[in-house]
Amino acid sequence: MAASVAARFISPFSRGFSSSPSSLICPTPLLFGLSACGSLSSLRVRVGNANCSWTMTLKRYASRESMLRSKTFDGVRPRGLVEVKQAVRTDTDKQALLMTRHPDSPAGARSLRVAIIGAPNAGKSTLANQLLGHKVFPVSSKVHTTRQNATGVVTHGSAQIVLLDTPGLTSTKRGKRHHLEESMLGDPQKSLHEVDMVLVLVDACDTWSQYGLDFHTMSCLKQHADVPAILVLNKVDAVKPKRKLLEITENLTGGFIGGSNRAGPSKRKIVRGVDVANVEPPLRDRPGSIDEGNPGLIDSTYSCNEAAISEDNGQKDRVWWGFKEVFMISALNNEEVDTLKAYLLKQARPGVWTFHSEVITNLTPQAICANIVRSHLLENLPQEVPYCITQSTELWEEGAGGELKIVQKLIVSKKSHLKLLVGRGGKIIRCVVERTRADLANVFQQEVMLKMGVYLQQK
Ligand SMILES: Nc1nc2c(ncn2[C@@H]2O[C@H](COP(=O)(O)OP(=O)(O)OP(=O)(O)O)[C@@H](O)[C@H]2O)c(=O)[nH]1
Repeated sequence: MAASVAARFISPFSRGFSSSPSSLICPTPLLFGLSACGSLSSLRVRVGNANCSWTMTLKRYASRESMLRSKTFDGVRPRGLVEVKQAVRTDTDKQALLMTRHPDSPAGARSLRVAIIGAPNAGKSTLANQLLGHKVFPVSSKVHTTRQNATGVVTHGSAQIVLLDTPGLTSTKRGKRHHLEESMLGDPQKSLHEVDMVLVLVDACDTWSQYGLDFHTMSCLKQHADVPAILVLNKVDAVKPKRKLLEITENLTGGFIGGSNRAGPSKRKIVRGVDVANVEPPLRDRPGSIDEGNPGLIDSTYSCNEAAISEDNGQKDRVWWGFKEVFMISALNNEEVDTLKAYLLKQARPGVWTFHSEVITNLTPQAICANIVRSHLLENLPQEVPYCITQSTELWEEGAGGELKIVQKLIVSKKSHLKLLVGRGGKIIRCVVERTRADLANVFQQEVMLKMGVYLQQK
């Protein structure tokens, strides 16, 4: 990824850069800010003009050989010591303009639209952020952090992957309990109408998920059986012993991956008293028939498996026979995420891109900020309190020194919630402000001045 970004963006500016970071000369673009990051061996600068801006990390390598050996360049011969990473836009108008720019598809362009679905807290947004290389989607240890579908764009060489991060699949009853908007219940299903592939993310250390797919995931898969599905077991870092992963995979796939039984007789496992590896799915349930585009048949024949598949609280089937591939990853530690990304890039089919290559997400900068605030509220406040806070952006302004000035307004409806939000001596709100500020500075690669006002709603 870094290689292609470097290759694409170095050219317009590289003539002006010398090969040493200490003697940086900038041509037409303006230098917004300069900050040393970490050690003296690397320097991060933000450059841009009225239309665009980039953040560049200039690295000092021990020798030219070590630079060329560096994995960052991925075999591409760099021009100078410049490695470029696109920054997420902070200007709403420019972001809106970018979204309408004509996609700059190269000759031989390929594209793939992928939805990430799964139960709440499975790690969908963590994975989407890792695939993007930017923390633009909200992550927290509480459920229902993501409120609506959001798009991320990965452009690598001639391939573009459009990722749809979706809210966790849930029931209307739970939706009411967590004050969820209607979009949260409908968006995951909606996302499947627009994609070429679906990643079904399963939390491998969740005891319930280990024995089969949940009802909502199954119903999504059944309704969109024509969309190739990939099983992604996440949080494998927390699963011990590791052989348990095979057992979980078999419980979720029935041993059928990509149309063949990969379990083999020695690995047969019993799912709640049923030897799933020993059960052949009915012919019309096999992935081959799905590819032939006969989604309606899946629903009508599914009951054939009833006797063979475990029964849990009235849920008759929890095994999906049609997974094309299985990946085992740790999104948090970025383990095997690159393998998954490489697979997705390979799956991209000839076709023009949907977005201009500079687009990273369809979210506005304010929405990214609101997401980050929300994730820190969820992390720092107990039970239902963070779900009852209304947020709005009061100020969003670029200061004279290039810093981003943001004022967020938080409204609570109960005095008790206000007390918890502020914390003793303002401890909680200070923590939320500081962590949000740090995350925003990281996403926008810019200095951020953040203030939060907390208000009690007048009855
Ligand atoms: N141990 C471990 N934790 C993970 C991993 N991936 C995500 N998490 C954690 O799981 C929690 C939920 O992650 P999210 O990305 O918010 O999950 P989500 O599926 O988007 O959640 P919803 O918005 O509720 O749908 C966070 O605390 C993450 O840090 C992983 O690979 N290993």
